[in-house]
Amino acid sequence: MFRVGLTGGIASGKSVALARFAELGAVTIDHDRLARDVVGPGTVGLERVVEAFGDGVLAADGSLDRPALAAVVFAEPARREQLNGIVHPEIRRRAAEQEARAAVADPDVVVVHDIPLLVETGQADAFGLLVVVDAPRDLRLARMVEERG
Ligand SMILES: CC(C)(COP(=O)(O)OP(=O)(O)OC[C@H]1O[C@@H](n2cnc3c(N)ncnc32)[C@H](O)[C@@H]1O)[C@@H](O)C(=O)NCCC(=O)NCCS
Ligand SMILES: Nc1ncnc2c1ncn2[C@@H]1O[C@H](COP(=O)(O)OP(=O)(O)OP(=O)(O)O)[C@@H](O)[C@H]1O
Repeated sequence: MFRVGLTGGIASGKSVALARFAELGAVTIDHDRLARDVVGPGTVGLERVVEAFGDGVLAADGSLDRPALAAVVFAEPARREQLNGIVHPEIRRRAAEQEARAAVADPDVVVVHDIPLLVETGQADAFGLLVVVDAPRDLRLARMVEERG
């Protein structure tokens, strides 16, 4: 197995690059998607987030109110660390599981992990190759305004 870490700034083109790796035959693991899955409805992750941050981070339908949680954790670094402590181990556990399955199916597989905070979370040494997707700041801003308001 050969492990590739893919990272880059917001709206730099990570998802587009990841899809291209998949087309070329790599197994791809999207950690942003895992970050959403681990706090999905009915998960232990969601339960633990509500325990730590209160009912105010739950939407009316019982799902995670992401903007409400973002308002808390992006205002206070200690709270962000607390959230990371809940979700990051579970994200890594699921990623490792997917990777192990891929390696059993094909020992020569190339596995590409898309991790927005790869460097910040100290994972750079874990990969045989790092790919950094980059685009000018103005272009990334324009993409975000166009697509996400
Ligand atoms: C706080 C949450 C619910 C807000 O969700 P929301 O959909 O509003 O924003 P989104 O996830 O798109 O993130 C917005 C921006 O903040 C950055 N960001 C997200 N989480 C973190 C974090 N823990 N530390 C620093 N920056 C972060 C993202 O890279 C992105 O640029 C969400 O970001 C979250 O669950 N974060 C913790 C998990 C995590 O670390 N995810 C990062 C990718 S592995
Ligand atoms: N090389 C490229 N040329 C033109 N447009 C691109 C290119 N790469 C990405 N884009 C466009 O830029 C936007 C953001 O790309 P993408 O979703 O891949 O970024 P991302 O880094 O995964 O974003 P996020 O940080 O939000 O997960 C998309 O509309 C995509 O089509």
